Amino acid sequence: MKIASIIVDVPAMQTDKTYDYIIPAKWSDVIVPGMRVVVPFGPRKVQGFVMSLSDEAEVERLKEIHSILDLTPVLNNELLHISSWLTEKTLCFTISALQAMLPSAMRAKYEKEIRLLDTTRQAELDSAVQKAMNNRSSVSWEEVEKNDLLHLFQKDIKKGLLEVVYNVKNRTNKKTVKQVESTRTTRELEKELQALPATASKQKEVLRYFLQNNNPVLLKDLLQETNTTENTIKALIKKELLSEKLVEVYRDPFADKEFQKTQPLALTYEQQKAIAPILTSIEEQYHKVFLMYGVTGSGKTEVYLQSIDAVLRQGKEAIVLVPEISLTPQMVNRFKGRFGSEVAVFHSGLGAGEKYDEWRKIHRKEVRVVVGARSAIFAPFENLGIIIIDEEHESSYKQEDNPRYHARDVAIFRGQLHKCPVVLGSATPTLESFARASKQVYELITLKERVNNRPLPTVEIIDMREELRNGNRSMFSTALFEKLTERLQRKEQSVLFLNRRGHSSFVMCRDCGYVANCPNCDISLTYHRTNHLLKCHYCAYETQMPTTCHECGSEHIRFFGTGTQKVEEELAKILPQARVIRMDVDTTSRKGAHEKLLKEFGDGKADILLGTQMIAKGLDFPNVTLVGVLTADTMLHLPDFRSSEKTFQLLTQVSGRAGRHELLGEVIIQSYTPEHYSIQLASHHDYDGFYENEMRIRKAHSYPPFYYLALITVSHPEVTKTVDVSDKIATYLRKSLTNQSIILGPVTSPIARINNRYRYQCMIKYKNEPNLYMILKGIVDRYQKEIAQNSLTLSIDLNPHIMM
Ligand SMILES: Nc1ncnc2c1ncn2[C@@H]1O[C@H](COP(=O)(O)OP(=O)(O)OP(=O)(O)O)[C@@H](O)[C@H]1O
Ligand SMILES: [Zn+2]
Ligand SMILES: [Zn+2]
Repeated sequence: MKIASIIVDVPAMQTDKTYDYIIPAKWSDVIVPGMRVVVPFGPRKVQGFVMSLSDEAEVERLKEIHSILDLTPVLNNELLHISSWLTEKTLCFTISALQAMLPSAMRAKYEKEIRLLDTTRQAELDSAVQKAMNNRSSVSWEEVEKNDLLHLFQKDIKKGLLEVVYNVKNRTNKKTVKQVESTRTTRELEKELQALPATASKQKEVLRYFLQNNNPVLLKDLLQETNTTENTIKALIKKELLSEKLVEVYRDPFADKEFQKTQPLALTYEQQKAIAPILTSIEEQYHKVFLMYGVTGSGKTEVYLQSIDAVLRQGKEAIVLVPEISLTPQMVNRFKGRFGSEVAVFHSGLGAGEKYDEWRKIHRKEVRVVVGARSAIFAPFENLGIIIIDEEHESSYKQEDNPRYHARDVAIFRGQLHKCPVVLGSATPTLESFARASKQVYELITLKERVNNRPLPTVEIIDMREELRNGNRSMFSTALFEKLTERLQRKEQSVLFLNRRGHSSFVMCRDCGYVANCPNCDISLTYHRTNHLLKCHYCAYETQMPTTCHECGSEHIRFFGTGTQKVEEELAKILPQARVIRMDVDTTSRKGAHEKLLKEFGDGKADILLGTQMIAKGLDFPNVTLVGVLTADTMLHLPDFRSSEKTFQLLTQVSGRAGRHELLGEVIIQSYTPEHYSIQLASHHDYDGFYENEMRIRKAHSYPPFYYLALITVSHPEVTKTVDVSDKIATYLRKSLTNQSIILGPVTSPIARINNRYRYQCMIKYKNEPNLYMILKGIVDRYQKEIAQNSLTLSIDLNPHIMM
């Protein structure tokens, strides 16, 4: 008897293990690990993943697999292996890890219905049930539930008249189009052409088309080429000269765009030096992590492209991760331009169906390069030759739901399995990565110069306190206004950047730039509207919201933040002649809007591109000579120990958008704290200086990369219960962990209540805790009953990136 071990789709602690099922004889040759099946589980039928097969079972009375959902495995052995690893490393349920690797369209939805078992016994049904069925052979569970008839139906189910069926529907339908094919030989077609009467000129034209062109052809193209209607084609189909069928098409969102084929560029000296060790590891097939630290515009992408080329020539495959917001058509063009139809693209702008199509291209081995956001790291390739992570510092590589994985860790794990290089690229590497490179754990590759030695833009910092003192209450400094005017006159373009993250949560003095910080933690205090307090979310320090500034006594102390819309309005007032494109969540929520706006700007249809985070990355427009940062400070005061690092990264990236081509670039950074080191050092393009300074601070406050972090968030509808559980957890941690570890809290989370659930957190700072996973799992285990009842939630994030 063949047995399958299955992980069922019931995400709970108790069910987070494999269950054995008998494989019915008819499928004994069909079912393999990595396939999805439907199995009976308690009273229900649920979806599950086949993890492994065996020939016998220890348990006696096993149930049979109910049905199969796939005919080929959707996850290969490597991905199954990664799922176990993810489960262990992120403390998620195996089922969550498995689901995360599939495109969302394949996470099938269940639909329950109640069905008549035997149509000849309809009359035996309870009369109310008969009426509800209304001569149908099945009725949806919802309908029965809504009409409060479940108990009546249940009786008939017991009698064996009805059954409950779980329809696991795949809602993504493959998209098809009509294709027309000639069924005759050339000679026959010629004969038919002669035989047609002169009046059938359109039909003749279609036949001539088939004599001259490739067979088959898409109906849509045929109609256009021959300028005919569908009726003409139908007539020929009727005469059996042509046949028509539906073929599956991929919903390639970039399909109707032209890709200019590009050739490899002659590499600069620096690029040659950069690519050499990568090519060696490709050739000699060993794993290594490279940190490619290259200033903006230093030609990192060309190095990626030529490395991929070497991988493809070996017959292997490549994954390129790009942050979601950098996945612009420009970016995609560079890969498609070089590798054409070998490239599949994954990003969240695609509909579920489109993503599914891209995924299936990989699965069917029709492509060998994937360019995509975080989840593309799970591309089901089997012969990987390289994994590239562009902009490795981006926090979007960390998933904030279960499984809380970091794509970089998965990349390195896969790189080890495939014995291939992993390249991390950035102009502003994370401190973690740069520290590893300094210790030779990663190999550091440096690109110091922009291609063709174009200079980095000059950066001027404007002190907005000074502006205020001089009577300028506008959000534009005099210098920025003048430079914008200059660009308008010279018909050059400008980019204006407004940082929206961290909006109005911190309090700042508009006269002197003072921001209230926690005396213990070196992060800014968060303002709490309800009780008018400033609080530290790491150590629970709190203080009254000041009415005057501690530094200068000014009364201009308040929250901070401006919206893009407000900036746009003000621009219209001060520069009425300027054509402005605004890009933020509001103007880009529609599908394709993002691309459209960027294209308009690229085509010179606007003078100023105004936007949030989404315009900071990857844009490469030759005519942009001015970049203005309206408020450099907003992110600086987030309750997050990475806020300086993020500010430095962002300012460097934004500045990198100016003067990338022939024209020289200029950058204006407006700030209320211009003396802050992350602003000063960004303005001097001084990564090394920033690294040193920031490392000192991280060391002093025991943050990464000197310590690892784990964040435990407890939430419950009752505040007393939340406090009680988090207290117990903190006590338990203090007792169980080594005394080298630091346990902070419990304290209220920065977002203290979500959906009427109170939130508390504990943070663990540790260097080496061999039993940490076990201890944390033990905590979840301890509370599993309350968790299962949905009252309590415990979320554990090993390596948290969002501290809320
Ligand atoms: N060897 C080369 N010869 C000529 N031009 C090159 C070469 N390498 C790159 N370029 C061009 O230089 C420009 C900048 O390169 P690229 O965008 O790859 O830099 P990058 O390091 O990825 O920048 P960023 O980090 O700012 O995105 C591009 O227009 C690219 O086509
Ligand atoms: Zn002040
Ligand atoms: Zn504190």
